[in-house]
Amino acid sequence: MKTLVHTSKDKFIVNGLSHSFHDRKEIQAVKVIDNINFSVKEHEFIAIVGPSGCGKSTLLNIMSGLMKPSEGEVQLDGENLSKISPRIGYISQSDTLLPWRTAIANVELGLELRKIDKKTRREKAMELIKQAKLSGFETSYPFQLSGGMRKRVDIIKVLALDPEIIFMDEPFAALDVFTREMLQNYILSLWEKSKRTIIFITHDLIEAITLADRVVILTKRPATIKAIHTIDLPRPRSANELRFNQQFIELHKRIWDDLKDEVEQVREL
Ligand SMILES: Nc1ncnc2c1ncn2[C@@H]1O[C@H](COP(=O)(O)OP(=O)(O)OP(=O)(O)O)[C@@H](O)[C@H]1O
Repeated sequence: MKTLVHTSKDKFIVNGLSHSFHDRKEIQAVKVIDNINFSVKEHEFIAIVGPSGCGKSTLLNIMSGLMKPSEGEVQLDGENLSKISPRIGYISQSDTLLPWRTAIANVELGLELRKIDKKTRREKAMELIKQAKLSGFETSYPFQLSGGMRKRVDIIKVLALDPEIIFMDEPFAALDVFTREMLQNYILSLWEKSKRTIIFITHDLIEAITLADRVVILTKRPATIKAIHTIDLPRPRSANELRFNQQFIELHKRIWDDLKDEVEQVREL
């Protein structure tokens, strides 16, 4: 197994990670991840892209401490990550809002569970609602909000807990293209202001290039790293304007060449 040396700026080190799922009787095993090695720097925005079913969510679940790998390890600030950490926030594709709580009560939920007093949690939730441009909708229930608004509440619900690192697993996959662009701009401005470390899974290469500092391309299952591309587009970025930028178009073409073979092989199965 290749051993990586930890440097002070590495937030995460993924070291020789492999994972197989077994059936109940442990007779058959399906290898999903095969010897993945890479590191993530503090404040870096990493996007992970790969063909459908290659093992992206499994990798994210292991990196966030939700699952143990069959082999290898994940280090967070040089320490082996073996369980869920309060330093990590997780945003998935599905809506995690409780339908019987208002928007503000949903945002306050994690703070309530951490026994933060009512005044402090209300102030924090109000500030986050304002930043997310949701003022006026504090007392709306999830069913009274649009898909994009619900997703913003979902995001600030996680931000309320001040995680240093945020994992996002295809958070905008279920939304229409205009709402996605709006939310990409929201994530860009959030990240540019607060510089959290973000690890973002998507099957949309345009989304990955728009948001990330580096894009990790995975092969078809079992996932290995096919390539890691640095995205040196200037910031601040705007999702809608970037599409027409010549440098963006060239990057997209180059990275798509790497991804295309893997996606086509999956389509042929
Ligand atoms: N708990 C599990 N038990 C058995 N097999 C699993 C389990 N979770 C995932 N798998 C299998 O592992 C493979 C990778 O799944 P994973 O969800 O990580 O891929 P993905 O790249 O995120 O997929 P998608 O692009 O569809 O979101 C799939 O074949 C899936 O069926």
